[in-house]
Amino acid sequence: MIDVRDVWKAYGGRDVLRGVSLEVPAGACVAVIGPNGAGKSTLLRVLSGVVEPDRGSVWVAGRPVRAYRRRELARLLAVLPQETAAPFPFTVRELVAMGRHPYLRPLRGETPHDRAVVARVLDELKLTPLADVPVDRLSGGQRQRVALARVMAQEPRVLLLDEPTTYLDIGHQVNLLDRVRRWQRQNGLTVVMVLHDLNLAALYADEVVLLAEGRVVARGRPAEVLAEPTLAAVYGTRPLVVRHPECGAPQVLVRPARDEARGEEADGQWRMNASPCAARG
Ligand SMILES: Nc1ncnc2c1ncn2[C@@H]1O[C@H](COP(=O)(O)OP(=O)(O)OP(=O)(O)O)[C@@H](O)[C@H]1O
Repeated sequence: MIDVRDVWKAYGGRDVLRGVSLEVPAGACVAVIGPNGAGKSTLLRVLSGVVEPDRGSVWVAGRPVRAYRRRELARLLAVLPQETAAPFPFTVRELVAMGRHPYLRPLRGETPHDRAVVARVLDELKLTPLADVPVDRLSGGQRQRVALARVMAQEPRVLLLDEPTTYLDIGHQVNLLDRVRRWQRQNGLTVVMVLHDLNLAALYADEVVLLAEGRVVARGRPAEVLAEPTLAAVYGTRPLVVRHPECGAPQVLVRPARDEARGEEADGQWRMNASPCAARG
């Protein structure tokens, strides 16, 4: 479904993507992880055709992404961004209905089918009671659910998510990704998501791509990529990788720096001698 070959992109003479290649089969879910500035969002912008690479090619569903007309591409591919504040106080229903724009014919408004799709999506995401509420009166979690409803109304075959869980609490994070996964499985959707949270990436993605300094430094199943030496080299910290007790997926624990409130015992384990607050007080 997605075929990225040897893509290079520079800003102001500095290479941000350096020969990135990535193939994503139809119906797969791939997480792109990596440190700040690694080029993850740039890769997503290249994938969605917003940014043109300096070299290399990006194909989606058998054609170069830049060869699609705008409306045609919007029927194929949708992007869920991390920040979803609407510039105007549209109601929830109005905002979700914008997802149907790529399907509207000139001089003809919404069809009964468009209205039915919007109603179904509002219902699926339990937004019907909020349909007439202006989006700027909603909480961050509710706004992100509306943004997801909008891209669902777009009925794409490819969904790109750019750090979609950044402003959400853990309950809303899991809720959002559960919905994306259900949608993916029911409709054969192809998903590429940029995630900072390595544990969510391990739990939700079939495959993880680790980007650092504009290059793919590792890719594979979560257990192959989320290895302590790899993460230590890329993130400059010493993580501990453990297994999720229920599903066995790798989960990454971080180690805080040593301070006066901690001590290292003979077995090498760090133990709290007193709370950091008590130490300071
Ligand atoms: N439009 C732009 N103009 C100039 N430089 C840019 C532009 N977009 C991105 N960059 C630079 O490219 C590099 C990669 O940015 P990008 O946003 O792709 O990284 P990222 O991996 O998504 O980072 P983060 O995790 O911090 O969001 C950064 O150094 C950034 O400053």
